[in-house]
Amino acid sequence: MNHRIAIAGCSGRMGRLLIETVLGAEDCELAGALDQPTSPAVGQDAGAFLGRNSGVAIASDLRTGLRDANYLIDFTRPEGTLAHLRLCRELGVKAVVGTTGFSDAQKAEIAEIARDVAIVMAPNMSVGVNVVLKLLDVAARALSQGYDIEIIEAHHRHKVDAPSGTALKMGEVVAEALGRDLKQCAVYGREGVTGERDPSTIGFATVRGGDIIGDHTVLFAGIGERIEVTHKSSSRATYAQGSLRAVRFLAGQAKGLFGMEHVLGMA
Ligand SMILES: NC(=O)C1=CN([C@@H]2O[C@H](COP(=O)(O)OP(=O)(O)OC[C@H]3O[C@@H](n4cnc5c(N)ncnc54)[C@H](OP(=O)(O)O)[C@@H]3O)[C@@H](O)[C@H]2O)C=CC1
Ligand SMILES: O=C(O)C1=N[C@H](C(=O)O)C[C@H](O)C1
Repeated sequence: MNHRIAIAGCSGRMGRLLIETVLGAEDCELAGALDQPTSPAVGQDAGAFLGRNSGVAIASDLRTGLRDANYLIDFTRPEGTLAHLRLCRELGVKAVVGTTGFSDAQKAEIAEIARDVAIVMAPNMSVGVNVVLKLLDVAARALSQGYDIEIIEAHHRHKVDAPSGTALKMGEVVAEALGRDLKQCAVYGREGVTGERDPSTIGFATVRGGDIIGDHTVLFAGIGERIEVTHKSSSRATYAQGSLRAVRFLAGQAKGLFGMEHVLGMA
C-alpha cells in the first residue's frame, strides 16, 4: 500500500530531508509539498534541490498542498501547524507533527482536532530518545531521594524555541515519576544570587551554537556520585525515519492523539 504524503515546511531543514526520505521509501509517495507564500521555492518541483523531478510542485495554498494526500508530515512552527491541522480535520488527512514550542492552549486545540482525525505528535521522533524516556522513568523512581535533577540540552544556532521540546518532555517524564508537577518545579536558567538549590526543583540549561543537531543530558547529582543519561543525535535521518514509522502506524488508526511510544510499541 502506498502512503500518499504531503510535507509542510518543505524547504526547511527537516522538510528537505523528509522529501528525500519519502521519495526513497518504497511504500510512500510524495503527494504534496507546502511552503510559506514568501518562499522563493513556491512553484518549483519539490525534488529540485536534489536535482530530480518529483512531479510535485511546491504550493503555498494549503488546500492545493493537501488535495492529493492521505497524510501530512509537519515540522514547521506552532501557528503554521495549527492552521494545517484545522484543514487536515476538514479533509480527513492524518498527521504526523514534529513541531515543538506549542503553548498549552495550542496543545489543547490539537487534542480537540484529534477527536476527529488521527495524529501522532512527538517532540522527538528518534527511537533512541524514546528509549531514553523509558530509562528516565526508571532512573527517576530509583533516585527519588538525595539526587538533584538537571536537564541540559544543546542545539544549532538556528533553533528558535528553548528549552527544546525533547528536554521539556524529559522533564515531564521525570516529574511524573517523582509525583511532581513540572509547571511548579521547573527552573529555567539561573542568574545572580540565586540562593542554594531547592531539592524539589528540576533545572533546565540551554546551549545554542553552530550545527549541533541535538544533544540531551539528564543529570542526577547526588553526594559522592552522579548519573548522566545522555542522547546525542548525529544525523536528522533518525527523525525522518521515525516520521515514516509514524505514518505507517497511522494507517491503522481512524482518530486519536498518539505519541512515538505508541508507534514504537512502548506505551
Ligand atoms: N520531533 C522531532 O523529532 C523534531 C522536531 N523538530 C522541530 O521541527 C520544527 C522545524 O525544525 P527545522 O526543520 O529545523 O526548522 P526550519 O526553520 O529549518 O524549517 C521550518 C520550515 O517551516 C516553515 N514555516 C515557518 N513558519 C511557518 C508557518 N507559520 N507556517 C507554515 N510554515 C512555516 C519555514 O518556512 P520559512 O523558511 O519560509 O520560514 C521552513 O520551511 C521545529 O519546531 C523543531 O523543533 C526538528 C527536528 C526533529
Ligand atoms: O529544532 C531542532 O533541531 C530539534 N528540535 C526538537 C526539540 O525541540 O526537541 C528535536 C531535536 O532535538 C531537534
